[in-house]
Amino acid sequence: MDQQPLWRPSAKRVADANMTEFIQAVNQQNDVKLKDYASLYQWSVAESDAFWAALWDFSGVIGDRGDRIRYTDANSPAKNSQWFPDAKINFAENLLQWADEMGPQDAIVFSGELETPRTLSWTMLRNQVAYVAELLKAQGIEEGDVVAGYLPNISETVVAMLAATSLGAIWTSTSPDFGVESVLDRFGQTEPKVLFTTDCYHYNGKTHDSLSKARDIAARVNSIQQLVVIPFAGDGSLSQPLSNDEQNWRDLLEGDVPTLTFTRTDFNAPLYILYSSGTTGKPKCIVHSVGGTLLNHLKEHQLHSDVKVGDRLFYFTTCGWMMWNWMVTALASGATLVLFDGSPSCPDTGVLWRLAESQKVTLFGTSAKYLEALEKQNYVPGKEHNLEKLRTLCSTGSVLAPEQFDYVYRDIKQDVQLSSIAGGTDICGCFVLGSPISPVYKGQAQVRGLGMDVNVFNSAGQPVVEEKGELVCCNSFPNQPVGFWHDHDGARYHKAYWDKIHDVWFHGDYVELTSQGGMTFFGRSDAILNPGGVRIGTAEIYRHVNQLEEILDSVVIGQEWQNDVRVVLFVKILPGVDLDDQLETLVRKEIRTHCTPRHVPAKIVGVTDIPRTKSGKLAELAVRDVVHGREVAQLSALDNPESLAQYKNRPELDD
Ligand SMILES: CC(=O)CC(=O)O
Repeated sequence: MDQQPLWRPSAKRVADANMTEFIQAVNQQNDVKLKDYASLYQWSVAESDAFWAALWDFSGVIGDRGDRIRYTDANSPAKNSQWFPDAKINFAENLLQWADEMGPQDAIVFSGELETPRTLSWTMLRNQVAYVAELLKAQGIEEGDVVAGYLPNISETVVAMLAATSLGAIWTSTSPDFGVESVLDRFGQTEPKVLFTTDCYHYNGKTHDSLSKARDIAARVNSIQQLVVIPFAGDGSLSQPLSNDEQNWRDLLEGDVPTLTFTRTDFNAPLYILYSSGTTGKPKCIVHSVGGTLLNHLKEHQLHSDVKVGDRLFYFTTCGWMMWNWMVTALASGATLVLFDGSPSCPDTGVLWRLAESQKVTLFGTSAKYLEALEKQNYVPGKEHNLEKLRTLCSTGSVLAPEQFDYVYRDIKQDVQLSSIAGGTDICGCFVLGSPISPVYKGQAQVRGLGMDVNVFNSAGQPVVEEKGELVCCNSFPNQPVGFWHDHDGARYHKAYWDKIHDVWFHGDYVELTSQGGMTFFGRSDAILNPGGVRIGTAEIYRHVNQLEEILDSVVIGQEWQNDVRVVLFVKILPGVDLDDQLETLVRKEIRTHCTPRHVPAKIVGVTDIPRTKSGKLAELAVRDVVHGREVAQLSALDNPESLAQYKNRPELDD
């Protein structure tokens, strides 16, 4: 492992960091002398109650904290702890707390593929929330009701979510590229009362109808009593007329601005329902709490990502991915949201970077896959754009290969905190993140998240360092899910996370804790290849194969073969290049040289498309199922399910 950091924060950066201010506050209020991230992390885990309480004060949570920080029934394990059981808070109230002070300044900037940014000031944002909350009240929405969005990543989506949560209601969303059946799999379970949609959305230069699909959904989910339609065709008019029982969003925003009130709920009351594909059946509906989500995001933004009042935060996401939920909480830190909806390469590769430059983005968030694609196109954002304001670059979604760390520092910006962050839908947040006061080492997420006792367990369930194993979290944390929707005794929820290793959160990532305190990721545990009983993370292979010029993308699986497992690599090749013996030899040589003979694929098979989920994750398990002739779970989560046909009955895999 390369021991030289790729980046070290300057002394000024460390001095100015929120993390430094937090350390000083903790030192003052407690009898400790913390001096760096490592000592802060240790304290935050050893004294996790004191840590979360200090964070509440530091991050400026609005609400009544109550006396108790954590309550655990004497007969219950820590995993059943209730955080802040006496607190009363409201999510929207926290996210709108800067509206008075920031007034005419930008709260949200939206840009689509047509690149004509629209801005919403803090005052306009708060007013729009007030108008929309009135409609929801008129629909009888109150604490605990579900409100849904079938929406692109636009400012109205944030407004609708804030209006719902101002009333203590629960928000759930999918993006409009989901087909009707996929949405029914989700909203059919969570039963929203009101559904927000746009009339259309734009992707890759084309306009797609979403209103017809939304109407179909509203007709088939009995709980939906009101469909609210946001005109999104471009000129403010609707692309189709509405019926009398449908509500035009524009009509809501008229008349005197109503008074906006906030219903404060328990800290552990539900805020969001997110969906995660399981291995069987319909998606899991994971419920996240108001307080846990808010407090943890404040931690991840203010401390780990150094988000400050007036910063401008961009994340390339749809509102069907938890990174949307993560992003919007940045309003609570006084940051402006810079939203984009559409294809990241339409009209050309520069689209997101022009936005970053023109909007003076300070935190740019994206996926590892996007960075890999940029590098393959030899795109050099640092040369093409003025990225002077950019301080933090976040990557998630899949493993950020060590080579991409080099790309970021060489071709995007030398002085940037590169945060490879990981966690996901299950916790609506992260287990590992960045730290503005710590160095970045190649191939490593910088640090484990404060207050979370994140470890790596070997197969004997022992914590290990510099050895591969399973990512686990050994303590309770406020952003643990409240549970699964309709899982009244919590049995499914506990089985999913807490039962594999007794009372320890098992996350399902195959990782290594490094001697620098960072984390290296090798892929998902359930996709591990096991040839001859040797555990190999899939990212170990992608890292080397995807670097080759001839290879555009790849997916690797373990095929059950002659009472063992053999490694099968599917590759998408550059147009005009053949997957001939020479290329196969090159691929194998590359893997053998950098890994071990065990990693070398027994079979290399050409395909023209690699299946991915709608949030860009490789669908390794789906490929494995198809190859073994098994039914594919959660087809509806895939962006390109049709690609799977190419993996079926491949004659190359018969001998
Ligand atoms: C933070 C994450 O882990 C996001 C994801 O990959 O889903």
